Amino acid sequence: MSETELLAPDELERRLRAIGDERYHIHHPFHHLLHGGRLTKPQVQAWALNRYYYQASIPAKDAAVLGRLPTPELRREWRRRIVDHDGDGTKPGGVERWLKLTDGLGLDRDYVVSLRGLLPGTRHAVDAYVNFVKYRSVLEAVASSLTEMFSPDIISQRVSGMLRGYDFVSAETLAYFTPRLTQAPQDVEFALGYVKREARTREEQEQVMDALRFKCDLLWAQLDALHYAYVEPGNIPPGAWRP
Ligand SMILES: O=C(O)c1cc(C(=O)O)c2c(n1)C(=O)C(=O)c1cc(C(=O)O)[nH]c1-2
Repeated sequence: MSETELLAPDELERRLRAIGDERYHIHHPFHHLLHGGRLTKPQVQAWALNRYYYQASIPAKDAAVLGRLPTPELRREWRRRIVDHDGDGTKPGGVERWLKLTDGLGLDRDYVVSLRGLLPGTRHAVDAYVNFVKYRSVLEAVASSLTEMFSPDIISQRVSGMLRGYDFVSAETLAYFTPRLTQAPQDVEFALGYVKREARTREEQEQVMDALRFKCDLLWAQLDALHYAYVEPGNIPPGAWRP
């Protein structure tokens, strides 16, 4: 098949899944260590502290996408994501639940929320995601969320691996992840249907695939930064959290 021919929607989906099989952060050495119970408590704390910035930025990212969607139907669908993360004022959303995780690991909440201890690599990778959805096409913005196709697998591995591997982690500490197992497939059903329907030229289909590669890369870059600072060579940048 030539590089200019339109792909059948199911073939596009197959190629998107192949991108995840190759590039998703489930394959990163830091995650193997995390899930295998082979990190120290300070290394797990460093992961939770840095990942907080990703969690806290997701609703800002989704608000940026929401503002660009052209119809009430699309905006209604996307609005749900913001509520999932920010909560609705009666039950906690994902950001608050992530702070339960950092509390449970013994990190000071004010310090976590201040973002003062972040690795520069975390900050730049997460900011790149928020900027991507602001400045690329709506199609690419929606496509960049599609790493969630692969997140239920990594979350299942993580929860079982961490409960088995660390005596300082409890099911309550990891409660962040439980709702994600139903929220992510719901998000994906919409986003995948959208890109399969709305990518109407091969060029747009290539943009969709590139958006997913970009997103896999920024998840990967966050773990590279953690590994370099806190595993080996253990070179913690100036200003970043020190155990
Ligand atoms: O635990 C993970 O490895 C993981 C990965 C991802 C992802 O693939 O982007 C998300 C999440 N978790 C997650 O909890 C989450 O809320 C989320 C939102 C998004 C997004 O791009 O809109 N990805 C992810």
